[in-house]
Amino acid sequence: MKFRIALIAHDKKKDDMIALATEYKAFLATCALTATGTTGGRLIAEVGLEVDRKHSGPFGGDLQIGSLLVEGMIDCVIFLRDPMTPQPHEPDINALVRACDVHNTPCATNLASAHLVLSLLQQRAANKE
Ligand SMILES: O=C(CO)COP(=O)(O)O
Repeated sequence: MKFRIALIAHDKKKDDMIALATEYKAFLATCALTATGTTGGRLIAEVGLEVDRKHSGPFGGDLQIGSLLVEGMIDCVIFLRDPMTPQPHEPDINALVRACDVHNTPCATNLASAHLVLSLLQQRAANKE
């Protein structure tokens, strides 16, 4: 089974997301990836991953990913949030994180938890090979 992973990063966390995706590139390349617009654009251009890009976060991208998740199409969310910068679409961000909690979907909102989640999924994928 291909893991279906959503990747999202706020602007000040995008460099962290690129470094994370580069580190896990071999594994992520085996997954079905979805991302918000700008994050997805950078993952494609700078890491070389295949990504289904949704709208940018402030234009509804978090909501699009939340909708997929509610429909059972997302197994895990890596959402590198910036807790220091107010976001115009804060309600959308909260809606996505809430949907993860409602549907018991893993949601890593910082780098440390993202590493834990990705290394575990990577290990599971390797064990199934
Ligand atoms: O704002 C975001 C998540 O809330 C991310 O959107 P972008 O990837 O388009 O910057």
